[in-house]
Amino acid sequence: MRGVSVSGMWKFQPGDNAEWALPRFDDTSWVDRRLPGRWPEGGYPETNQLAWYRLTVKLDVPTPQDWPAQFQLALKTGKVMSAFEVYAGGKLIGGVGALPPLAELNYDRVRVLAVPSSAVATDGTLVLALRVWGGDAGITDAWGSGPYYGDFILGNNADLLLSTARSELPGLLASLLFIGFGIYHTYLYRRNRQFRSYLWLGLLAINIGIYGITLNQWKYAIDFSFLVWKKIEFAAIYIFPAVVIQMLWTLLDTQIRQWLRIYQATFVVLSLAAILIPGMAVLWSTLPYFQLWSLPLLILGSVLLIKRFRDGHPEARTSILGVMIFAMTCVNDLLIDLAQTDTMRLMPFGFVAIFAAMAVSLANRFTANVSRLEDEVAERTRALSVANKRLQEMARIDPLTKLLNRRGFTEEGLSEIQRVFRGRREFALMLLDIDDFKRVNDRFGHACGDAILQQLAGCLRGALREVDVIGRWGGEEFIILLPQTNERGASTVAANLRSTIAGYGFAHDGVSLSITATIGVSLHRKGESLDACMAAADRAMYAGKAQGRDQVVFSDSAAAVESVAGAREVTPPSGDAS
Ligand SMILES: Nc1nc2c(ncn2[C@@H]2O[C@H](COP(=O)(O)OP(=O)(O)OP(=O)(O)O)[C@@H](O)[C@H]2O)c(=O)[nH]1
Repeated sequence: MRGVSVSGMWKFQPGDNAEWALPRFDDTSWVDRRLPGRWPEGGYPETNQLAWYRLTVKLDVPTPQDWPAQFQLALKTGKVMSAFEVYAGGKLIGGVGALPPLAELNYDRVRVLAVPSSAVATDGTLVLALRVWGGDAGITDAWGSGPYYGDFILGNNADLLLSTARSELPGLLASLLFIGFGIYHTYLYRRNRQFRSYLWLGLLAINIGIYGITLNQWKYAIDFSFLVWKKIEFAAIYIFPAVVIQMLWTLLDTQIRQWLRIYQATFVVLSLAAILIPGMAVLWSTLPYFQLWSLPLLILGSVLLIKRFRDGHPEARTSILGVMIFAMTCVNDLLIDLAQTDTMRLMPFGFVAIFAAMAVSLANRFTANVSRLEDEVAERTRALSVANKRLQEMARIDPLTKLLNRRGFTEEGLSEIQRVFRGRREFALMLLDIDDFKRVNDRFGHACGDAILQQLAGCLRGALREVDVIGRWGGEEFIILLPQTNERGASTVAANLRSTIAGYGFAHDGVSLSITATIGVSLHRKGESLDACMAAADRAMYAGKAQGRDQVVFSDSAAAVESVAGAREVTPPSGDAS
Protein backbone atom coordinates (compact mmCIF):
# COMPACT_ATOMS: atom_id res chain seq x y z
CA MET A 1 0.00 0.00 0.00
CA ARG A 2 1.71 3.21 -1.15
CA GLY A 3 -0.61 5.40 0.89
CA VAL A 4 -3.55 7.56 -0.09
CA SER A 5 -3.39 11.32 -0.17
CA VAL A 6 -5.70 13.10 2.22
CA SER A 7 -4.71 16.48 0.83
CA GLY A 8 -7.68 18.36 -0.51
CA MET A 9 -10.88 19.67 0.98
CA TRP A 10 -10.97 19.65 4.76
CA LYS A 11 -13.45 21.41 7.00
CA PHE A 12 -12.23 24.42 8.96
CA GLN A 13 -13.53 26.08 12.10
CA PRO A 14 -11.84 28.72 14.30
CA GLY A 15 -12.20 28.22 18.04
CA ASP A 16 -11.67 25.26 20.29
CA ASN A 17 -13.93 22.51 21.47
CA ALA A 18 -12.92 19.02 22.60
CA GLU A 19 -16.10 17.64 20.98
CA TRP A 20 -14.72 18.60 17.54
CA ALA A 21 -12.32 15.68 17.66
CA LEU A 22 -15.13 13.15 17.88
CA PRO A 23 -16.20 11.24 14.74
CA ARG A 24 -19.86 11.72 15.42
CA PHE A 25 -19.56 15.55 15.41
CA ASP A 26 -21.39 17.13 12.46
CA ASP A 27 -19.01 19.53 10.64
CA THR A 28 -21.15 20.22 7.57
CA SER A 29 -21.56 23.87 8.55
CA TRP A 30 -17.77 24.41 8.69
CA VAL A 31 -15.89 26.27 5.99
CA ASP A 32 -14.19 24.25 3.22
CA ARG A 33 -10.43 24.52 3.36
CA ARG A 34 -7.88 23.11 0.95
CA LEU A 35 -4.93 21.47 2.72
CA PRO A 36 -2.15 22.25 2.55
CA GLY A 37 -2.39 25.86 1.55
CA ARG A 38 -0.97 29.26 2.35
CA TRP A 39 -2.66 32.42 3.44
CA PRO A 40 -6.23 31.73 2.40
CA GLU A 41 -8.71 34.29 3.63
CA GLY A 42 -10.15 33.13 6.91
CA GLY A 43 -8.59 29.73 6.54
CA TYR A 44 -6.09 29.69 9.33
CA PRO A 45 -6.05 30.21 13.09
CA GLU A 46 -5.94 33.78 14.37
CA THR A 47 -3.22 35.13 16.63
CA ASN A 48 -3.25 33.33 19.98
CA GLN A 49 -6.36 31.43 18.92
CA LEU A 50 -6.98 27.79 18.21
CA ALA A 51 -8.70 26.43 15.14
CA TRP A 52 -9.69 22.97 13.91
CA TYR A 53 -9.50 21.13 10.61
CA ARG A 54 -11.52 17.94 10.06
CA LEU A 55 -11.63 15.30 7.35
CA THR A 56 -13.74 12.15 7.07
CA VAL A 57 -12.05 9.44 5.01
CA LYS A 58 -13.52 6.19 3.74
CA LEU A 59 -10.70 3.65 3.68
CA ASP A 60 -10.28 1.21 0.79
CA VAL A 61 -9.57 -1.65 3.19
CA PRO A 62 -12.71 -1.53 5.28
CA THR A 63 -11.95 -3.02 8.69
CA PRO A 64 -8.77 -3.57 10.66
CA GLN A 65 -9.49 -7.33 10.60
CA ASP A 66 -8.95 -7.25 6.82
CA TRP A 67 -5.67 -5.36 7.05
CA PRO A 68 -2.62 -7.28 5.85
CA ALA A 69 -0.30 -8.78 8.45
CA GLN A 70 1.93 -6.23 10.22
CA PHE A 71 -0.08 -3.41 8.72
CA GLN A 72 -0.04 -0.36 10.94
CA LEU A 73 -2.01 2.58 9.61
CA ALA A 74 -0.32 5.97 9.94
CA LEU A 75 -0.86 9.57 8.91
CA LYS A 76 2.01 11.54 7.44
CA THR A 77 1.42 15.22 8.04
CA GLY A 78 2.79 17.99 5.88
CA LYS A 79 4.34 21.04 7.47
CA VAL A 80 2.05 23.03 9.75
CA MET A 81 2.93 26.57 10.70
CA SER A 82 2.76 26.67 14.51
CA ALA A 83 2.18 23.86 17.00
CA PHE A 84 -0.65 21.36 16.41
CA GLU A 85 -2.29 18.16 17.57
CA VAL A 86 -3.64 15.35 15.41
CA TYR A 87 -6.72 13.30 16.33
CA ALA A 88 -7.87 10.08 14.65
CA GLY A 89 -11.27 8.62 15.48
CA GLY A 90 -11.54 11.11 18.32
CA LYS A 91 -8.23 10.05 19.90
CA LEU A 92 -5.11 12.21 20.16
CA ILE A 93 -2.41 10.42 18.15
CA GLY A 94 0.36 13.01 18.38
CA GLY A 95 1.42 16.42 17.22
CA VAL A 96 4.22 18.92 16.98
CA GLY A 97 5.16 21.40 19.67
CA ALA A 98 2.97 22.20 22.64
CA LEU A 99 -0.45 23.83 22.62
CA PRO A 100 -1.65 26.35 25.18
CA PRO A 101 -1.27 26.80 28.05
CA LEU A 102 2.30 25.71 27.14
CA ALA A 103 1.99 27.37 23.75
CA GLU A 104 5.19 26.90 21.79
CA LEU A 105 5.98 27.68 18.23
CA ASN A 106 7.02 24.75 16.10
CA TYR A 107 6.77 24.30 12.37
CA ASP A 108 8.64 23.04 9.30
CA ARG A 109 8.29 19.54 10.67
CA VAL A 110 6.78 16.53 8.93
CA ARG A 111 5.53 13.73 11.21
CA VAL A 112 4.40 10.18 10.67
CA LEU A 113 1.83 9.38 13.38
CA ALA A 114 0.50 5.87 14.01
CA VAL A 115 -3.30 5.57 13.78
CA PRO A 116 -4.66 2.90 16.15
CA SER A 117 -7.00 0.38 14.52
CA SER A 118 -9.64 1.33 17.08
CA ALA A 119 -9.83 4.77 15.42
CA VAL A 120 -11.29 3.22 12.27
CA ALA A 121 -15.01 2.46 12.36
CA THR A 122 -16.28 -0.96 11.30
CA ASP A 123 -17.41 0.43 7.96
CA GLY A 124 -13.87 1.73 7.28
CA THR A 125 -14.65 5.37 8.12
CA LEU A 126 -11.86 7.37 9.72
CA VAL A 127 -12.26 10.91 11.03
CA LEU A 128 -9.06 12.96 11.16
CA ALA A 129 -8.80 16.27 12.96
CA LEU A 130 -6.02 18.84 13.41
CA ARG A 131 -6.08 21.24 16.33
CA VAL A 132 -3.79 24.14 15.44
CA TRP A 133 -2.58 27.06 17.52
CA GLY A 134 -2.37 30.43 15.78
CA GLY A 135 0.81 31.49 17.54
CA ASP A 136 1.64 35.05 18.49
CA ALA A 137 1.20 38.11 16.32
CA GLY A 138 4.70 37.81 14.92
CA ILE A 139 4.01 34.59 13.15
CA THR A 140 0.43 35.17 12.09
CA ASP A 141 1.24 38.63 10.68
CA ALA A 142 4.42 37.59 8.90
CA TRP A 143 3.62 34.08 7.83
CA GLY A 144 0.08 33.03 8.71
CA SER A 145 -0.36 29.75 10.54
CA GLY A 146 -1.92 26.38 9.78
CA PRO A 147 -1.00 23.53 7.40
CA TYR A 148 0.98 25.05 4.55
CA TYR A 149 3.31 22.66 2.82
CA GLY A 150 3.94 19.02 1.92
CA ASP A 151 1.78 15.92 1.67
CA PHE A 152 -0.90 14.61 3.98
CA ILE A 153 -0.92 10.85 3.39
CA LEU A 154 -2.54 7.84 5.04
CA GLY A 155 -0.70 4.56 4.69
CA ASN A 156 1.46 1.88 6.22
CA ASN A 157 3.44 3.29 9.12
CA ALA A 158 6.72 1.61 8.13
CA ASP A 159 6.32 2.59 4.47
CA LEU A 160 5.57 6.18 5.32
CA LEU A 161 8.51 6.43 7.70
CA LEU A 162 10.80 4.91 5.10
CA SER A 163 9.58 7.08 2.24
CA THR A 164 9.91 10.21 4.42
CA ALA A 165 13.45 9.31 5.40
CA ARG A 166 14.28 8.41 1.82
CA SER A 167 12.84 11.54 0.23
CA GLU A 168 14.84 13.67 2.65
CA LEU A 169 18.07 11.78 2.02
CA PRO A 170 19.27 13.57 -1.17
CA GLY A 171 18.94 16.94 0.55
CA LEU A 172 20.91 15.69 3.53
CA LEU A 173 23.63 14.18 1.38
CA ALA A 174 23.87 17.33 -0.74
CA SER A 175 24.21 19.44 2.42
CA LEU A 176 26.88 17.17 3.88
CA LEU A 177 28.66 17.23 0.53
CA PHE A 178 28.66 21.02 0.59
CA ILE A 179 30.08 21.04 4.10
CA GLY A 180 32.74 18.48 3.20
CA PHE A 181 33.60 20.39 0.04
CA GLY A 182 33.78 23.60 2.05
CA ILE A 183 36.06 22.15 4.71
CA TYR A 184 38.30 20.73 2.00
CA HIS A 185 38.60 24.15 0.32
CA THR A 186 39.44 25.94 3.55
CA TYR A 187 42.07 23.26 4.08
CA LEU A 188 43.42 23.95 0.56
CA TYR A 189 43.66 27.60 1.49
CA ARG A 190 45.56 26.70 4.68
CA ARG A 191 48.06 24.84 2.54
CA ASN A 192 48.42 27.63 0.02
CA ARG A 193 47.61 31.09 1.34
CA GLN A 194 47.80 32.53 -2.17
CA PHE A 195 44.45 31.03 -3.04
CA ARG A 196 42.23 33.36 -1.01
CA SER A 197 39.25 32.55 -3.23
CA TYR A 198 39.44 28.97 -1.94
CA LEU A 199 38.86 30.15 1.59
CA TRP A 200 35.77 32.12 0.64
CA LEU A 201 34.42 29.43 -1.65
CA GLY A 202 34.96 26.97 1.22
CA LEU A 203 33.09 29.17 3.70
CA LEU A 204 30.35 29.76 1.14
CA ALA A 205 29.95 26.00 0.72
CA ILE A 206 29.85 25.44 4.49
CA ASN A 207 27.29 28.25 4.73
CA ILE A 208 25.08 26.62 2.09
CA GLY A 209 25.56 23.17 3.64
CA ILE A 210 24.45 24.34 7.09
CA TYR A 211 21.46 26.12 5.60
CA GLY A 212 20.57 22.94 3.67
CA ILE A 213 20.66 20.88 6.85
CA THR A 214 18.31 23.28 8.63
CA LEU A 215 15.80 22.73 5.81
CA ASN A 216 16.01 18.95 6.08
CA GLN A 217 13.83 16.67 8.21
CA TRP A 218 16.94 14.66 9.14
CA LYS A 219 17.98 17.54 11.34
CA TYR A 220 15.57 16.21 13.96
CA ALA A 221 17.95 13.31 14.44
CA ILE A 222 19.96 15.85 16.42
CA ASP A 223 18.07 16.79 19.53
CA PHE A 224 18.20 20.58 19.21
CA SER A 225 15.09 22.51 20.08
CA PHE A 226 13.07 24.04 17.28
CA LEU A 227 14.30 27.47 18.38
CA VAL A 228 17.96 26.49 18.08
CA TRP A 229 17.44 25.08 14.59
CA LYS A 230 15.57 28.20 13.51
CA LYS A 231 18.35 30.41 14.80
CA ILE A 232 20.96 28.40 12.93
CA GLU A 233 18.83 28.59 9.76
CA PHE A 234 18.41 32.36 9.96
CA ALA A 235 22.04 32.96 10.92
CA ALA A 236 23.06 30.96 7.84
CA ILE A 237 20.75 33.00 5.60
CA TYR A 238 21.73 36.36 7.07
CA ILE A 239 25.48 35.81 6.82
CA PHE A 240 25.23 34.61 3.22
CA PRO A 241 25.45 38.03 1.48
CA ALA A 242 28.54 38.90 3.55
CA VAL A 243 30.31 35.76 2.36
CA VAL A 244 29.12 36.28 -1.23
CA ILE A 245 30.56 39.82 -1.25
CA GLN A 246 33.88 38.49 0.00
CA MET A 247 33.92 35.63 -2.48
CA LEU A 248 32.76 37.59 -5.52
CA TRP A 249 35.01 40.58 -4.95
CA THR A 250 38.03 38.34 -4.33
CA LEU A 251 37.22 36.26 -7.39
CA LEU A 252 36.95 39.36 -9.55
CA ASP A 253 40.16 40.80 -8.08
CA THR A 254 38.35 43.90 -6.85
CA GLN A 255 39.10 45.72 -3.65
CA ILE A 256 36.23 46.00 -1.18
CA ARG A 257 35.71 49.70 -0.52
CA GLN A 258 35.00 51.01 2.96
CA TRP A 259 31.29 51.67 2.36
CA LEU A 260 30.92 48.15 1.04
CA ARG A 261 32.68 46.83 4.13
CA ILE A 262 30.10 48.60 6.26
CA TYR A 263 27.27 47.15 4.17
CA GLN A 264 28.88 43.73 4.47
CA ALA A 265 29.22 44.13 8.23
CA THR A 266 25.47 44.74 8.59
CA PHE A 267 24.86 41.16 7.47
CA VAL A 268 27.34 39.85 10.01
CA VAL A 269 25.58 41.90 12.71
CA LEU A 270 22.20 40.61 11.55
CA SER A 271 23.45 37.05 11.65
CA LEU A 272 24.84 37.49 15.16
CA ALA A 273 21.62 39.17 16.27
CA ALA A 274 19.60 36.20 14.98
CA ILE A 275 21.63 33.93 17.21
CA LEU A 276 22.12 36.12 20.26
CA ILE A 277 18.80 37.89 20.72
CA PRO A 278 16.59 35.51 22.74
CA GLY A 279 13.34 34.23 21.30
CA MET A 280 12.06 34.03 17.75
CA ALA A 281 10.61 37.51 17.32
CA VAL A 282 13.84 38.89 15.85
CA LEU A 283 13.81 36.21 13.17
CA TRP A 284 10.50 36.81 11.47
CA SER A 285 10.46 40.52 12.14
CA THR A 286 13.79 41.02 10.35
CA LEU A 287 13.41 38.60 7.44
CA PRO A 288 11.49 40.88 5.03
CA TYR A 289 13.94 43.72 5.75
CA PHE A 290 16.85 41.38 5.21
CA GLN A 291 15.45 40.42 1.84
CA LEU A 292 15.05 44.08 0.84
CA TRP A 293 18.47 44.91 2.31
CA SER A 294 20.03 42.17 0.17
CA LEU A 295 18.70 43.66 -3.06
CA PRO A 296 21.48 46.30 -3.35
CA LEU A 297 23.96 43.43 -3.30
CA LEU A 298 22.27 41.92 -6.32
CA ILE A 299 22.57 45.24 -8.13
CA LEU A 300 26.15 45.87 -6.95
CA GLY A 301 27.23 42.34 -7.78
CA SER A 302 25.62 42.54 -11.21
CA VAL A 303 27.21 45.92 -11.99
CA LEU A 304 30.62 44.67 -10.90
CA LEU A 305 30.21 41.48 -12.88
CA ILE A 306 29.18 43.31 -16.04
CA LYS A 307 32.10 45.72 -15.62
CA ARG A 308 34.59 42.93 -15.13
CA PHE A 309 32.98 40.98 -17.96
CA ARG A 310 33.53 43.95 -20.27
CA ASP A 311 37.12 44.25 -19.06
CA GLY A 312 37.54 40.65 -20.22
CA HIS A 313 38.01 39.27 -16.72
CA PRO A 314 37.96 35.51 -17.27
CA GLU A 315 35.99 34.62 -14.13
CA ALA A 316 33.24 37.20 -14.69
CA ARG A 317 31.55 35.22 -17.44
CA THR A 318 30.91 32.11 -15.39
CA SER A 319 29.98 34.02 -12.23
CA ILE A 320 27.46 36.16 -14.07
CA LEU A 321 25.26 33.15 -14.79
CA GLY A 322 25.21 31.99 -11.17
CA VAL A 323 24.39 35.44 -9.84
CA MET A 324 21.59 35.85 -12.37
CA ILE A 325 19.98 32.57 -11.33
CA PHE A 326 20.43 33.47 -7.68
CA ALA A 327 18.85 36.87 -8.28
CA MET A 328 15.81 35.27 -9.88
CA THR A 329 15.33 32.87 -6.98
CA CYS A 330 15.65 35.79 -4.53
CA VAL A 331 12.95 37.74 -6.35
CA ASN A 332 10.74 34.66 -6.38
CA ASP A 333 11.11 34.14 -2.63
CA LEU A 334 10.65 37.81 -1.94
CA LEU A 335 7.35 37.68 -3.81
CA ILE A 336 6.27 34.70 -1.71
CA ASP A 337 6.80 36.68 1.47
CA LEU A 338 5.68 40.11 0.32
CA ALA A 339 2.91 39.39 -2.17
CA GLN A 340 2.11 35.98 -0.69
CA THR A 341 2.20 34.21 -4.02
CA ASP A 342 1.76 30.50 -3.71
CA THR A 343 4.87 29.40 -5.59
CA MET A 344 7.69 27.13 -4.54
CA ARG A 345 10.64 28.57 -2.64
CA LEU A 346 13.66 28.53 -4.94
CA MET A 347 16.38 30.10 -2.84
CA PRO A 348 18.08 26.74 -2.09
CA PHE A 349 18.53 26.25 -5.85
CA GLY A 350 19.80 29.82 -6.08
CA PHE A 351 22.43 29.01 -3.46
CA VAL A 352 23.49 25.98 -5.44
CA ALA A 353 23.59 27.97 -8.70
CA ILE A 354 25.77 30.70 -7.28
CA PHE A 355 28.02 28.19 -5.64
CA ALA A 356 28.36 26.08 -8.78
CA ALA A 357 29.19 29.17 -10.84
CA MET A 358 31.88 30.21 -8.38
CA ALA A 359 33.30 26.71 -8.25
CA VAL A 360 33.54 26.63 -12.05
CA SER A 361 35.15 30.08 -12.06
CA LEU A 362 37.65 28.97 -9.50
CA ALA A 363 38.45 25.81 -11.42
CA ASN A 364 39.08 27.99 -14.50
CA ARG A 365 41.30 30.27 -12.47
CA PHE A 366 43.18 27.34 -11.07
CA THR A 367 43.77 25.87 -14.52
CA ALA A 368 44.94 29.26 -15.83
CA ASN A 369 47.22 29.65 -12.81
CA VAL A 370 48.74 26.24 -13.28
CA SER A 371 49.53 26.79 -16.95
CA ARG A 372 50.91 30.26 -16.15
CA LEU A 373 53.07 28.72 -13.43
CA GLU A 374 54.27 26.06 -15.82
CA ASP A 375 55.25 28.71 -18.37
CA GLU A 376 56.99 30.65 -15.63
CA VAL A 377 58.88 27.59 -14.43
CA ALA A 378 59.97 26.78 -18.01
CA GLU A 379 61.10 30.38 -18.53
CA ARG A 380 63.01 30.42 -15.25
CA THR A 381 64.63 27.09 -15.99
CA ARG A 382 65.79 28.49 -19.31
CA ALA A 383 67.18 31.62 -17.66
CA LEU A 384 68.79 29.52 -14.96
CA SER A 385 70.58 27.27 -17.39
CA VAL A 386 71.84 30.33 -19.32
CA ALA A 387 73.06 31.86 -16.04
CA ASN A 388 74.59 28.57 -15.08
CA LYS A 389 76.51 28.41 -18.33
CA ARG A 390 77.72 31.96 -17.83
CA LEU A 391 78.77 31.12 -14.30
CA GLN A 392 80.70 28.11 -15.51
CA GLU A 393 82.35 30.29 -18.17
CA MET A 394 83.19 32.91 -15.57
CA ALA A 395 84.79 30.33 -13.33
CA ARG A 396 87.17 29.55 -16.20
CA ILE A 397 87.93 33.09 -17.34
CA ASP A 398 90.16 35.72 -15.77
CA PRO A 399 88.04 38.85 -15.47
CA LEU A 400 90.92 41.30 -16.05
CA THR A 401 92.51 39.89 -19.18
CA LYS A 402 89.59 37.76 -20.38
CA LEU A 403 92.08 34.95 -20.88
CA LEU A 404 91.59 31.51 -19.38
CA ASN A 405 92.44 31.49 -15.69
CA ARG A 406 94.44 28.77 -13.99
CA ARG A 407 91.40 26.50 -13.72
CA GLY A 408 90.27 27.10 -17.29
CA PHE A 409 93.73 26.56 -18.63
CA THR A 410 94.23 23.36 -16.68
CA GLU A 411 90.98 21.99 -18.12
CA GLU A 412 91.93 22.95 -21.69
CA GLY A 413 95.46 21.77 -21.17
CA LEU A 414 94.30 18.39 -19.96
CA SER A 415 92.01 17.88 -22.90
CA GLU A 416 94.83 18.97 -25.22
CA ILE A 417 97.14 16.44 -23.63
CA GLN A 418 94.51 13.75 -24.18
CA ARG A 419 94.21 14.79 -27.82
CA VAL A 420 97.99 14.73 -28.21
CA PHE A 421 98.21 11.38 -26.54
CA ARG A 422 95.63 9.94 -28.94
CA GLY A 423 97.18 11.53 -32.04
CA ARG A 424 100.78 10.99 -30.91
CA ARG A 425 101.40 14.66 -31.50
CA GLU A 426 103.82 16.87 -29.66
CA PHE A 427 103.20 20.20 -27.98
CA ALA A 428 105.14 22.85 -26.13
CA LEU A 429 104.35 24.79 -23.01
CA MET A 430 105.60 28.28 -22.24
CA LEU A 431 105.51 30.19 -18.96
CA LEU A 432 105.88 33.91 -19.51
CA ASP A 433 106.57 36.27 -16.62
CA ILE A 434 106.78 40.04 -16.94
CA ASP A 435 110.11 41.35 -15.71
CA ASP A 436 110.15 43.70 -12.76
CA PHE A 437 106.42 44.18 -12.87
CA LYS A 438 106.43 45.25 -9.24
CA ARG A 439 108.23 48.39 -10.25
CA VAL A 440 105.62 49.18 -12.88
CA ASN A 441 103.01 49.05 -10.15
CA ASP A 442 105.14 51.00 -7.75
CA ARG A 443 105.94 53.73 -10.20
CA PHE A 444 102.82 54.10 -12.27
CA GLY A 445 100.18 52.65 -9.97
CA HIS A 446 98.09 49.52 -9.92
CA ALA A 447 95.64 50.76 -12.53
CA CYS A 448 98.53 51.12 -14.94
CA GLY A 449 99.73 47.61 -14.01
CA ASP A 450 96.23 46.29 -14.80
CA ALA A 451 96.21 48.06 -18.15
CA ILE A 452 99.61 46.54 -19.02
CA LEU A 453 98.30 43.08 -18.15
CA GLN A 454 95.25 43.62 -20.37
CA GLN A 455 97.35 44.96 -23.24
CA LEU A 456 99.81 42.12 -22.90
CA ALA A 457 96.89 39.66 -23.18
CA GLY A 458 95.90 41.37 -26.44
CA CYS A 459 99.48 41.35 -27.61
CA LEU A 460 99.81 37.63 -26.92
CA ARG A 461 96.55 36.84 -28.68
CA GLY A 462 97.72 38.80 -31.71
CA ALA A 463 101.10 37.16 -31.82
CA LEU A 464 99.92 33.57 -31.44
CA ARG A 465 97.88 31.17 -33.52
CA GLU A 466 94.21 30.50 -33.07
CA VAL A 467 94.93 26.99 -31.84
CA ASP A 468 97.38 28.12 -29.16
CA VAL A 469 95.85 28.14 -25.69
CA ILE A 470 96.71 31.21 -23.61
CA GLY A 471 95.99 31.56 -19.90
CA ARG A 472 96.80 33.84 -17.04
CA TRP A 473 98.55 31.62 -14.57
CA GLY A 474 98.44 34.19 -11.80
CA GLY A 475 99.75 37.68 -11.09
CA GLU A 476 101.96 38.76 -13.94
CA GLU A 477 102.59 35.23 -15.13
CA PHE A 478 101.07 33.84 -18.35
CA ILE A 479 100.97 30.31 -19.66
CA ILE A 480 100.81 29.29 -23.30
CA LEU A 481 100.20 25.88 -24.80
CA LEU A 482 101.38 25.42 -28.39
CA PRO A 483 99.80 22.33 -29.93
CA GLN A 484 101.63 20.38 -32.64
CA THR A 485 104.81 22.32 -32.02
CA ASN A 486 108.30 20.87 -31.91
CA GLU A 487 111.44 22.35 -30.42
CA ARG A 488 112.20 24.38 -33.51
CA GLY A 489 108.72 25.80 -33.73
CA ALA A 490 108.62 26.56 -30.03
CA SER A 491 111.96 28.27 -30.24
CA THR A 492 110.80 30.49 -33.08
CA VAL A 493 107.48 31.35 -31.40
CA ALA A 494 109.16 32.13 -28.06
CA ALA A 495 111.85 34.30 -29.62
CA ASN A 496 109.22 36.09 -31.65
CA LEU A 497 107.08 36.65 -28.57
CA ARG A 498 109.91 37.98 -26.51
CA SER A 499 110.89 40.51 -29.16
CA THR A 500 107.24 41.46 -29.86
CA ILE A 501 106.69 42.23 -26.18
CA ALA A 502 109.90 44.16 -25.90
CA GLY A 503 108.92 46.27 -28.89
CA TYR A 504 105.24 46.61 -28.06
CA GLY A 505 103.97 50.08 -27.33
CA PHE A 506 102.21 49.73 -23.98
CA ALA A 507 100.41 52.85 -22.87
CA HIS A 508 98.28 54.06 -20.02
CA ASP A 509 96.86 57.43 -19.17
CA GLY A 510 99.07 59.29 -21.61
CA VAL A 511 102.19 57.40 -20.51
CA SER A 512 103.89 54.99 -22.89
CA LEU A 513 105.84 52.15 -21.46
CA SER A 514 107.95 49.30 -22.61
CA ILE A 515 108.35 46.06 -20.75
CA THR A 516 110.17 42.79 -21.18
CA ALA A 517 109.27 39.24 -20.26
CA THR A 518 111.16 36.08 -19.46
CA ILE A 519 109.86 32.91 -21.09
CA GLY A 520 110.45 29.37 -19.89
CA VAL A 521 109.72 26.71 -22.52
CA SER A 522 109.14 23.02 -22.02
CA LEU A 523 108.52 20.42 -24.73
CA HIS A 524 106.08 17.79 -23.74
CA ARG A 525 107.57 14.37 -23.45
CA LYS A 526 105.53 11.29 -24.15
CA GLY A 527 103.70 10.09 -21.04
CA GLU A 528 104.50 13.24 -19.12
CA SER A 529 101.75 14.86 -17.03
CA LEU A 530 100.69 18.44 -17.51
CA ASP A 531 101.95 19.24 -14.01
CA ALA A 532 105.39 17.85 -14.77
CA CYS A 533 105.55 19.70 -18.07
CA MET A 534 104.58 22.93 -16.35
CA ALA A 535 107.08 22.44 -13.56
CA ALA A 536 109.80 22.07 -16.20
CA ALA A 537 108.68 25.30 -17.92
CA ASP A 538 108.58 27.00 -14.52
CA ARG A 539 112.13 25.94 -13.75
CA ALA A 540 113.26 27.18 -17.16
CA MET A 541 111.52 30.52 -16.59
CA TYR A 542 113.21 30.95 -13.20
CA ALA A 543 116.54 30.08 -14.78
CA GLY A 544 115.89 32.85 -17.30
CA LYS A 545 115.14 35.29 -14.48
CA ALA A 546 118.31 34.28 -12.73
CA GLN A 547 120.28 34.76 -15.93
CA GLY A 548 119.21 38.35 -16.24
CA ARG A 549 115.58 38.32 -17.59
CA ASP A 550 114.26 39.27 -21.04
CA GLN A 551 115.14 35.95 -22.53
CA VAL A 552 113.82 32.55 -23.56
CA VAL A 553 115.04 29.49 -21.68
CA PHE A 554 114.33 25.90 -22.71
CA SER A 555 113.80 23.40 -19.96
CA ASP A 556 116.03 20.75 -21.53
CA SER A 557 119.14 22.80 -21.48
CA ALA A 558 117.90 25.23 -18.86
CA ALA A 559 120.10 27.58 -20.71
CA ALA A 560 119.34 30.54 -22.82
CA VAL A 561 118.99 29.60 -26.46
CA GLU A 562 118.04 33.05 -27.38
CA SER A 563 118.71 36.15 -25.42
CA VAL A 564 119.09 39.74 -26.05
CA ALA A 565 122.64 40.57 -26.65
CA GLY A 566 124.14 41.99 -23.54
CA ALA A 567 121.01 40.94 -21.51
CA ARG A 568 120.41 44.51 -20.68
CA GLU A 569 119.04 45.58 -17.36
CA VAL A 570 115.45 46.05 -18.22
CA THR A 571 114.57 47.73 -15.03
CA PRO A 572 113.13 50.15 -14.60
CA PRO A 573 110.64 50.02 -17.44
CA SER A 574 110.92 53.21 -19.31
CA GLY A 575 107.96 55.54 -19.24
CA ASP A 576 107.53 58.77 -21.13
CA ALA A 577 104.70 61.16 -21.18
CA SER A 578 103.35 61.17 -24.70
N1 LIG B 1 98.45 45.84 -11.35
C1 LIG B 1 98.47 44.54 -11.05
N2 LIG B 1 99.55 44.05 -10.47
C2 LIG B 1 99.60 42.72 -10.20
C3 LIG B 1 98.55 41.88 -10.49
N3 LIG B 1 98.89 40.62 -10.09
C4 LIG B 1 100.16 40.70 -9.57
N4 LIG B 1 100.59 41.97 -9.63
C5 LIG B 1 101.84 42.52 -9.18
O1 LIG B 1 102.89 41.94 -9.85
C6 LIG B 1 104.05 42.10 -9.03
C7 LIG B 1 104.90 40.87 -9.08
O2 LIG B 1 106.04 41.11 -8.36
P1 LIG B 1 107.24 40.11 -8.20
O3 LIG B 1 106.64 38.73 -7.93
O4 LIG B 1 108.16 40.68 -7.22
O5 LIG B 1 107.89 40.04 -9.63
P2 LIG B 1 108.49 41.15 -10.55
O6 LIG B 1 108.43 42.49 -9.90
O7 LIG B 1 107.76 41.06 -11.87
O8 LIG B 1 109.92 40.71 -10.69
P3 LIG B 1 110.48 39.50 -11.52
O9 LIG B 1 109.34 38.58 -11.86
O10 LIG B 1 111.52 38.88 -10.65
O11 LIG B 1 111.04 40.12 -12.76
C8 LIG B 1 103.54 42.43 -7.64
O12 LIG B 1 103.84 43.79 -7.33
C9 LIG B 1 102.07 42.22 -7.71
O13 LIG B 1 101.36 43.13 -6.89
C10 LIG B 1 97.40 42.44 -11.09
O14 LIG B 1 96.40 41.77 -11.38
N5 LIG B 1 97.41 43.76 -11.37
